[in-house]
Amino acid sequence: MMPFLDSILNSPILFVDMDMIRFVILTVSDSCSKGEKDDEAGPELMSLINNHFGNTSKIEHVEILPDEKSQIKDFLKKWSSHNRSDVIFTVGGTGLSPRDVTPEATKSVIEREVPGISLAILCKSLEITDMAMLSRSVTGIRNNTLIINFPGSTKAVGECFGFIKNVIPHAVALLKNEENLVSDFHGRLQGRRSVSPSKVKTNLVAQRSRVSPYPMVEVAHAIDLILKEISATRETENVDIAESLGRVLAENVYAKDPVPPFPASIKDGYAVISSDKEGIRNVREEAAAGDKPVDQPLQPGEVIRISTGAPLPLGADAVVQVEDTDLIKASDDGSIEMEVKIKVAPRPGQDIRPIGSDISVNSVIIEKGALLTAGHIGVLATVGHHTVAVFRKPCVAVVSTGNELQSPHEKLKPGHIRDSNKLTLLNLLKQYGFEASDAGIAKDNPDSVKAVLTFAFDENDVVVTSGGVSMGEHDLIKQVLVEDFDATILFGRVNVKPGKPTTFATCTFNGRRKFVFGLPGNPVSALVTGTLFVLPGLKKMENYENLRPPVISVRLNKKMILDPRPEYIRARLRKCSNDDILEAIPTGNQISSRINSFVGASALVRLPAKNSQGFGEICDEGTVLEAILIQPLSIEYV
Ligand SMILES: Nc1nc2c(c(=O)[nH]1)N[C@H]1C(S)=C(S)[C@@H](COP(=O)(O)OP(=O)(O)OC[C@H]3O[C@@H](n4cnc5c(N)ncnc54)[C@H](O)[C@@H]3O)O[C@H]1N2
Ligand code: MOO
Ligand SMILES: [Mg+2]
Repeated sequence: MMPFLDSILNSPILFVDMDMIRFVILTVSDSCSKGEKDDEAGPELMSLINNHFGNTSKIEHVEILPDEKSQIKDFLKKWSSHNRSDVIFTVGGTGLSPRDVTPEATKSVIEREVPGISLAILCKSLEITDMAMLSRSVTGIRNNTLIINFPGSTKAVGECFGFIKNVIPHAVALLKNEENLVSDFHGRLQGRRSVSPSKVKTNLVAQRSRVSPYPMVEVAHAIDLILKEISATRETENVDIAESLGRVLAENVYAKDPVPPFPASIKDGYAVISSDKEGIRNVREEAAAGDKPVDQPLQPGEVIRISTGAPLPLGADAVVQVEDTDLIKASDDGSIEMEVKIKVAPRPGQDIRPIGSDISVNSVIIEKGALLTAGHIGVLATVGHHTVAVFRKPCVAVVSTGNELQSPHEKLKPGHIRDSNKLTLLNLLKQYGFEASDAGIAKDNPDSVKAVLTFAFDENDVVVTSGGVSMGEHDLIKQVLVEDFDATILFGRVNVKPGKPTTFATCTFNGRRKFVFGLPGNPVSALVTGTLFVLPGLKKMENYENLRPPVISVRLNKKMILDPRPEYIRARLRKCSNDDILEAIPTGNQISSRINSFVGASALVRLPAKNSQGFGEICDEGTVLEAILIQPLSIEYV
């Protein structure tokens, strides 16, 4: 083995599960997906895998899709996310016909190509047939998954599998390392920096502090510290309006055109001259939406059939809705209106939207700082802005810590648990419009924590960790931040339940300011503190105007025992017809390990601290309290 590979494979942060390779097979074929033809190549590949790898392999999923790029792409993304599989074979769609798009779909999802595998397939196939030149197979990696395109014929699948089967276990072994290590490996491979060992010493447990050195701060003060420390970005970018939902506008937007751009009818009916008043009129022609404005001016005694949204013909100054007319005369075949009676005298301007009546030209239609909603995007589209300047979004990475953690997609080993915090936090951020990247799991040793933080800092402004911030000898986040990154801990304990050891720190890395939210490992604590502290910080960075979560008053429907710390309990919300205030129903046991207390919860209700002003040891049923809305649309009505 090459020395550098040897050193990586023996490094303390390595975590290799060599015992099982998980395969996914995707057959791409229009005719097989419609059931017009049986898929033979996919099942052939399945039996080749089973025969060759036996019980060291598992066929995780098999599917047949048509030659549709978006469907292939979505499939590859799904099965290469969250460690769902190790190898995805696609079969078919690699040729030259216009419908063959598997290589394009693959290229659009992979992060790195592995040209050697495709080249080996090509060279070895050419020894068998010149036709191999016509397969455009691609191989690449997305997350930890190897994606390999095979041609569609059963014979070719057998041959191609034979060419590459021996390198698969090794490729998977490299990819199966946790992401931090994969990055480390590729960093070293590409001659980039490798991470030096941490300065933190862990063999002095007897000398550990028995009292936290970090003062306990109140929640409001902690949020103030975050908002003071994080400055709002000045960096902007232009995005297509179609991609602008949830972005913060970085400039005032002016209307380039008036809306409507022509006087438009509000009703389906007749364009008329209002001074003609009521009476019988000749129906001259039609003006439908999308038609060029009628340029022969309307003459007294004439009307023109008009539809809602159509431009008003020249000479007309009012519209009469069809309900206020009678048909007097039709064409001989009965199909065309010749004469109608206007039954009600129209007012000048009736049922017309004048030019610019909705939006006048050059007016400010959306002000800088607006958080763009569907409505804003409609406005931008209406006035012809294709792109819009928005503030740069913070780049955020989410890291889990703990030797006990495994991906939810792996079989649990003794003493291990599934890493739920990473997905919880990634999706909390996503729910509020912040795309964060998965920066892996750090082991409970300083080198691993340092390596993971280093890679996370490389490409991100903010790193959100969970676990490793309390008093345990394996809780290393604060120490590594201080000793290896010279970080300033702005707070390391908060007077809140759950979430006491929540930590917020800042450091300079490669000349740029970085922020770390060290959230507690308990799953409820991580999600509550992510909501309380991380979201306002990210909003500040992106120039949101409203930084704090929406707070409402609720009535507690059950007596609760108070904790010495103010406590955010999860509750369902119910609107009772005889009460203006929503009722909050706690979702069962509120221990900070019990993430299922979030199931069905729409609010975090703030219970006061025990013996705080006006309270004793108990908060009575019916007490009105503040609550943070976490799922605003989820309220029951009784
Ligand atoms: N001596 C003291 N011990 C503890 C204190 C204290 O003040 N003194 N505080 C307790 C409180 S409160 C909390 S909250 C926790 C926070 O602990 P850490 O942030 O150090 O987290 P860990 O010890 O690493 O893990 C705690 C718990 O959470 C589980 N965990 C961790 N990561 C994940 C994950 N990604 N997915 C699912 N579950 C996770 C982990 O297995 C532990 O069970 O400290 C108390 N201790
Ligand atoms: O602060 Mo901890 O989050 O109570 O379990
Ligand atoms: Mg701990």
